[in-house]
Amino acid sequence: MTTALLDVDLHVALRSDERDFQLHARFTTPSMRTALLGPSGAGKSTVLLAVAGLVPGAKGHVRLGDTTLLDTAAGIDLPARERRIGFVFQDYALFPHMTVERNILFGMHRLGAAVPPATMARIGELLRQFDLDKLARAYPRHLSGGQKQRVALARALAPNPRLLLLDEPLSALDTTLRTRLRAELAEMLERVRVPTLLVTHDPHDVEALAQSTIELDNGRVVPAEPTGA
Ligand SMILES: Nc1ncnc2c1ncn2[C@@H]1O[C@H](COP(=O)(O)OP(=O)(O)OP(=O)(O)O)[C@@H](O)[C@H]1O
Repeated sequence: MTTALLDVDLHVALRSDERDFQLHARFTTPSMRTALLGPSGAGKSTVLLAVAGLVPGAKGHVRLGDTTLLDTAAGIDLPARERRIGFVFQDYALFPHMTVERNILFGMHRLGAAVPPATMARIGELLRQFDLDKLARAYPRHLSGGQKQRVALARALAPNPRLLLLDEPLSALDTTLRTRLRAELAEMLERVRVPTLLVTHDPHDVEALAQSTIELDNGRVVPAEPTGA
């Protein structure tokens, strides 16, 4: 039997004036890198946000290996900050008024306090690892799409997360850059070895970045086709 690295059973109800969306996503994955697929509005981003602890009222459970992040039946609901999850948003969501270095520092350190040498050393290591050392003092508006992607990844990985969530990490890029950065991202994910759940629409991303897939449609997981006879 394969052990589930990630075990998710999430119930989320989203209501606005015009819409009522019910997510009931149940899946497990043994893979280090899993892609979440499905049409627009299927609930993919909602799954990532709920796994990260960013959807108030989400019910069910989220387990990562032996660690329970959410188990509403058992009264466990770790706040987002305690889940130790790195999140790369679709548009990267870098802080425009902070330098590259400050953006990466953000998740590791309380603003205003003196930065301990070990933290500065970790930032230096990430800047080198992501080939950003020459851009440490640059602001996001001066970065290319690929550089922004690397800053977003470095920021997500800085606090040594136990899980990395990537919401369409290549969709903000043009086709040429996307092809190059897909290969770079695949190589980086292989190197950092953090379990990863990524949302994408692109079969090329699945092929290059994921070892297994989960398909969502209208808030539900589509049962996998049986393999072999
Ligand atoms: N705050 C909200 N209130 C009501 N409905 C919402 C809210 N947020 C999202 N939704 C709805 O939930 C559904 C799932 O949205 P979600 O962003 O998770 O889909 P998605 O699969 O990531 O789509 P896309 O590929 O277009 O990004 C959509 O129908 C959306 O309109």
